[in-house]
Amino acid sequence: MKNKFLDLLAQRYESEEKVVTEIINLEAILDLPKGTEHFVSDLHGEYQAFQHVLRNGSGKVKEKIRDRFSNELSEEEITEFATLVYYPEEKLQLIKSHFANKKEINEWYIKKIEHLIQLVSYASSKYTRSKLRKALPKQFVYIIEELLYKTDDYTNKKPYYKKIVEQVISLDQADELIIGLAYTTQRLVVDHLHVVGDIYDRGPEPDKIMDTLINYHSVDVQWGNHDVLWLGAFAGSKVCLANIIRICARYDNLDIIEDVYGINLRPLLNLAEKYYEDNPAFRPKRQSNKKISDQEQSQITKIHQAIAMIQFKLESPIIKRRPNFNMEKRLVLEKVNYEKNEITLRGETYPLVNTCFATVNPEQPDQLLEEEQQVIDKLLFSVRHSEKLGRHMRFLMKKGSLYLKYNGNLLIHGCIPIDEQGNMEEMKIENKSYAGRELLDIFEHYLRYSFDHPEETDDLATDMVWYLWTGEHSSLFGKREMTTFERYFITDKKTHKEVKNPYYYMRENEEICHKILKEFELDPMHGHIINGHTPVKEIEGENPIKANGKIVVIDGGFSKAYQPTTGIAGYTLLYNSYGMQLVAHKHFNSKQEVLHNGNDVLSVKRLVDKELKRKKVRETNVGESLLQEISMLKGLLKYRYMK
Ligand SMILES: O=P(O)(O)OC[C@H]1O[C@](O)(COP(=O)(O)O)[C@@H](O)[C@@H]1O
Ligand SMILES: [Mn+2]
Repeated sequence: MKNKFLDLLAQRYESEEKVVTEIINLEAILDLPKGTEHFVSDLHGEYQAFQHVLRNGSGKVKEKIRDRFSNELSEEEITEFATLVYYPEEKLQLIKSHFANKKEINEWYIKKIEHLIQLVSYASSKYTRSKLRKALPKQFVYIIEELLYKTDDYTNKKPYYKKIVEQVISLDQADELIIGLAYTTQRLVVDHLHVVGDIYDRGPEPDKIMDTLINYHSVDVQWGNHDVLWLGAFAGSKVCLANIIRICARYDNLDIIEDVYGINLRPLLNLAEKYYEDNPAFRPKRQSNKKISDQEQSQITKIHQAIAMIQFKLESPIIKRRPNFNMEKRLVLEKVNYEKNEITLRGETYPLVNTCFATVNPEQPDQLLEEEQQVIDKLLFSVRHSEKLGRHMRFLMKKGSLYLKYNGNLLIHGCIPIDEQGNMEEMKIENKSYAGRELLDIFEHYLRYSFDHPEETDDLATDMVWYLWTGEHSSLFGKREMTTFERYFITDKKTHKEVKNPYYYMRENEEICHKILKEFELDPMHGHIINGHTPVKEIEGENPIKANGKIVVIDGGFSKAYQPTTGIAGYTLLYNSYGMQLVAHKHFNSKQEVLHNGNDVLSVKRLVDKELKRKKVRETNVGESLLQEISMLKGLLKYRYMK
């Protein structure tokens, strides 16, 4: 077996020289400084704000420009340069429109290309040439390499450099080259991106975020509860599907379902028109930049009610067939007194408002009408046949996981369910109890199984995906119950409260963080927990760095809907060879504002950790696999070439 493997390897490295060269190359990489990791979370469909953070590398682009050019450029010029790197196509047009003639433009081209080459050279100093080559725009690799490697001896080579650039300009390629160099810079500044969950829901353009991630050079995702809801819908869970449509209706985002993913909403609309009226509790949340007509609002309000009622009905049989989910208290439709229009929850009776129970049979409240059944079946069929949704969901599965151990850190969207004593909470699944890491592993197993078996829609695996969205022991939800029904129909706010898992206050305690890191076989001295999911209420003085720096919560809320609560527009984290930096982003208005005023949303940086010694690739995950590769290549050398 081993020899067979080495024979295969020998096909790739067919000479002794090639094996040796590769070993030397890999050894050299091990001693380079570790690449920059960029962490973002809770993007919630806010594509524009996300784009900005990605393009400016959470401030790293500007920092590099400042480091390299502060002697030559004014602060204003640095800002303009940075904006050119973020949005090269648009900024080019804007800058060019200010020049009087071609000659002025050409002079500017020469200067800017020179600056960009110097910037790329500076930003790539910790990479091998081969890695840099991969980051260069394909059509200009030769030219850029000429320019890059001649700049070492710049004064002597100036005429040569000038000649090349003049050629580029006269051949009308300057814009393309500048754009290519700008994107190369963006790519060099961040080596790897982690998305710590919640790409979907609330905001308008999750699909564009997905397309960006699919094209990104290096990325992983830790699924959030909202992502899992979409995965569940695609994996055949009707109740997850009802939820995603309900949330899209609530946030006036049904065009994501209908126009972007091509899912036909007509049958649902027909049902909605037949049974529902206007209802203040179900009107879509207004988005500042979007106008809707009264007719549209009325349709969405009706759809919102229709799908919410389907959702509540679909929850009931799952709760009944899965006693281990311990969700009997969520059998809300059965707790309603339909004559008196009130509900009894935990021994207390509350009046119901804004109800829309036209399709509910009080004798069998969870029974779907034939029409409702048909609607949800058709929706599922449509979802399964959406090419684009399929592509996005498969990518989420491929790059995603419930948690990730990466360079000594633990990345999770929500929580590790624990009790008040700080012990891992147990959940029984098919007669076996799971807790901590084992619980998360079995959750992920079910999610993957469900995804691979979409034809099974009522099995444990599919139900488990919904549990991940809403169950008390779900590491993604992390609350005792979801009070959606109460928030629509009961005015008494105390019924709306969703009690959080003790994790959310216990995580302030360093000992608890150590315990969790150990549970995942990570070194508690050096590791950190990187968390998303709960908006950090900066307004109320909450600190995203907790437990003496052992845990960082980076959900500051990209989500516009949540910004009044958080007082900030998002946190991101950077981890380079010098340590970790937390970056707080102010509210992002628009790309236009950045283009015209250079307004950068960035602000404070707080140091989470400072490496005493610059960290090298050797000490990272990537380093670990390079070391394995080296050892295999050494094996090949011995086996094939008797070295
Ligand atoms: O703000 P909305 O749309 O009412 O949603 C509230 C629901 O979202 C949740 O907070 C989950 O979403 P998050 O992961 O963004 O927190 C539920 O706990 C809650 O019931
Ligand atoms: Mn979340």
